[in-house]
Amino acid sequence: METMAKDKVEETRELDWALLPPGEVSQVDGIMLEKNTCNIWDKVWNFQAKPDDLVIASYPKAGTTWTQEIVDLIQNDGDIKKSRRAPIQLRQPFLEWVKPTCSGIDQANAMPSPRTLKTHLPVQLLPPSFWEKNCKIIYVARNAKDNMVSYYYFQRMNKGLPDPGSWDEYFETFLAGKVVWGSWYDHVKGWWRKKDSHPILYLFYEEMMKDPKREIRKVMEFLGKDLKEEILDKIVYNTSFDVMKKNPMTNYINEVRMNHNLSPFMRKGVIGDWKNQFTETQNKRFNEDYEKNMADTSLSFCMEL
Ligand SMILES: Nc1ncnc2c1ncn2[C@@H]1O[C@H](COP(=O)(O)O)[C@@H](OP(=O)(O)O)[C@H]1O
Ligand SMILES: CCc1ccc(OS(=O)(=O)O)cc1
Repeated sequence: METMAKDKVEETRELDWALLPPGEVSQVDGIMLEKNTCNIWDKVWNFQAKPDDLVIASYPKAGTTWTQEIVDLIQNDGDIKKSRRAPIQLRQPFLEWVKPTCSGIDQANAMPSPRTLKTHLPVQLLPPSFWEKNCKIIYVARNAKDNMVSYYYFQRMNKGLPDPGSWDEYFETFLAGKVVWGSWYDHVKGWWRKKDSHPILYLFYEEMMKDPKREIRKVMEFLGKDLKEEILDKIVYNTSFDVMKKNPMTNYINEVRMNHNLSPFMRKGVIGDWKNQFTETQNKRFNEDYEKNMADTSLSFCMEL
């Protein structure tokens, strides 16, 4: 009886999701953003940062939630109960995200300091008060191929964003930078340049995969904390893919716009999944485009193990 009721709820959720229109987009200074964000752009741009605000910035699907959970656990000295106090989007407001009932900006304004805020904005669109107040920023980047595949599946399951179309169509859309939050190239390169003149800890998803403890220690030092080895080990364990996948507070489970049956929020969490998605022709085309666009930066990425 209970199972039947559960199935019915699931069926209703699926139907509700199918009836939702895909997300609408517009532009701010040539960058595609959700229309709801563009509608309140003045409010986003004029957001008043405080000196002890911490920003977690990234291109979407680069390992943001992973970094957010690491930061939250470090701030709470590895206390799991404290980190499970609320869904990640309530603990760390998503600055430019607008929902019918609230916005990241309102959430942040109502929050006591010290605040940790998440954003996917490209560096030139970060509200100027963060630079004026010299806020610490953690940026996480992921290799473009895996990032593209992850974003494709996310756009399929998230009706807050435009329908990505077929994989072949999306491949071109992504390379052209015609996705929400703009071109991957401009994003990772822009934030990379900025770290020379501002306190930015620039992390790589692949390095976090290879040696999570080393990268977590970097974050801890950047935040000015000093945690015992055993606490660091506890954080490594609790921010592993398998543990985070089972954590209801890191999976956006109650977001009506997300259909986790189509693709779960924590999907695979590996390096090199692009090999299961790219055709040989696409890989060749990608490599040519990549070489051209990355010629003017010292940034380099690991694309496979
Ligand atoms: N603890 C963890 N370890 C490794 N990958 C993780 C992770 N938590 C999330 N991810 C992966 O990070 C991506 C989501 O990033 P974001 O939080 O920026 O949206 C997803 O990638 P995949 O879609 O390749 O699985 C997700 O599985
Ligand atoms: C539009 C809703 C949305 C977009 C991006 C999100 O973040 S993440 O890339 O998965 O970190 C979350 C929700």
